[in-house]
Amino acid sequence: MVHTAQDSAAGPAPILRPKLSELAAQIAENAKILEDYIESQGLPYPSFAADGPAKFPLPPAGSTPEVEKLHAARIQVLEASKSMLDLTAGPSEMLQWLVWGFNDTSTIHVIHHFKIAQHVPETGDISFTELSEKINVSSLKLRQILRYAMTNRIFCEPRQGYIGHTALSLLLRNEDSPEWAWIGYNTEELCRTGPALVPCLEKYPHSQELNETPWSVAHKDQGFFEYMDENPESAKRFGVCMSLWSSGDGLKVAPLVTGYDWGKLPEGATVVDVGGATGFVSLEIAKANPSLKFIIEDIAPLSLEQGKKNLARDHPDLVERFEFRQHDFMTEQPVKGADAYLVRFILHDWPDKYVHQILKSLIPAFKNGTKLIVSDFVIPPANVLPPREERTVRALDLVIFKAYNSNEREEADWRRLFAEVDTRLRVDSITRPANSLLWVLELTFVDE
Ligand SMILES: C[S@@+](CC[C@H](N)C(=O)[O-])C[C@H]1O[C@@H](n2cnc3c(N)ncnc32)[C@H](O)[C@@H]1O
Repeated sequence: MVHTAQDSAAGPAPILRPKLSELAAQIAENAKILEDYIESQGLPYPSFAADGPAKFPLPPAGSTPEVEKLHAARIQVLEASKSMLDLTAGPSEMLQWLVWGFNDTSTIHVIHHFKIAQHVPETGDISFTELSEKINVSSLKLRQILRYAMTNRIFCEPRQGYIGHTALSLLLRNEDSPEWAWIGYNTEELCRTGPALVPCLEKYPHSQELNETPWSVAHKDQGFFEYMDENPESAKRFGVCMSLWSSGDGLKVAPLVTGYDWGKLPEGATVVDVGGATGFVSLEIAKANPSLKFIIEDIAPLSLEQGKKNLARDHPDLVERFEFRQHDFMTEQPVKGADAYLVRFILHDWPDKYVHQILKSLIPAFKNGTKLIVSDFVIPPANVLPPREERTVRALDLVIFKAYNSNEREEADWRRLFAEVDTRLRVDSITRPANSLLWVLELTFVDE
């Protein structure tokens, strides 16, 4: 199904006066649905204990209507429980705990940094004293830090003075996992942007520069990309984090292959994939559209080399239809007069000033009828998404501001940007392919 941004424009007002008894009833009803399913299927019952499942035991979303209902029930329980918790705490107590959120992050940071989970035996326990000797941190301090972490269900104290695993702390043992990279990147690098937010806003209240961000304030004036260039280990870890994020269904290439009518391009048309990395996106489009040709452009020679090699090895029959060129998309587009220019998952990383530059650099290459296909996030205004999705979207939006001075864009933001770049850019459609987080914005260059 294809939704337009307008479809979702009029959302419900936030529920500011939920009733405790109604929330409790919702929780009870949906919890029963979940419990019945788990028990009827003989699945491991969710628990915090070390032998508990790492994820809530439901099949992946989207497979059957029954599974969809189960996922909806889970969301209901999560959302109603959060409302119940917040309402019962009351505003004053809620605020006191909210501002202490840094205690949660910093204790996980210690556990990650000192590899504490690796020193706690997988089964059984270890005393604070022995652990203290192993990692050279005072036993008293360890006790303070870990007993706080235990309130988040990370480790437990099965007998006084001894630490054992829970399902959460066990997840902190595997250094090869994407979760390990995610926690390292967030606790050691990204979380520093928290205390840097106010100084950054004081110093650069209106900046759109990459080295005037909360990230740069926290990292010796280095912009995000500059920092990653100079710290290859961090860049590698960030890459693993991104793979965790991009391996999710919502960022797969398939929805762009089927969600845009590539058949409307002329027979034998050329598509320029701007910032196309290895060309993995174009490859999938090429497989489904045998007449199209592709030029993959990227600033990173290693990605282009890798893409070329992969293509020759895995799809020798497609080599003829592909070209790889190094190009900086901030500078004038060298491939003139192609039929379509694809800009996928690029622009959301850049503040408006640079989106202008990227798009304006394309204009001299356009002819009348050229298609500009942008695939990116289109976020809704407030009060459209269910609360949990809303929080995810707002968190990502905040993070890209902190790292890149960028922002996720609503449909109106995109339309304004395109109009500012060139009035000859006509927006034909803004659609969201099914099962995709990325939308497809189709534009035509009209120069008659
Ligand atoms: C988030 S990735 C997107 C890759 C791909 N388009 C996709 O859909 O997943 C951003 C890409 O932009 C490239 N890039 C960053 N700055 C660039 C620049 N100035 N010129 C060209 N490519 C650039 C990066 O090397 C990377 O491959």
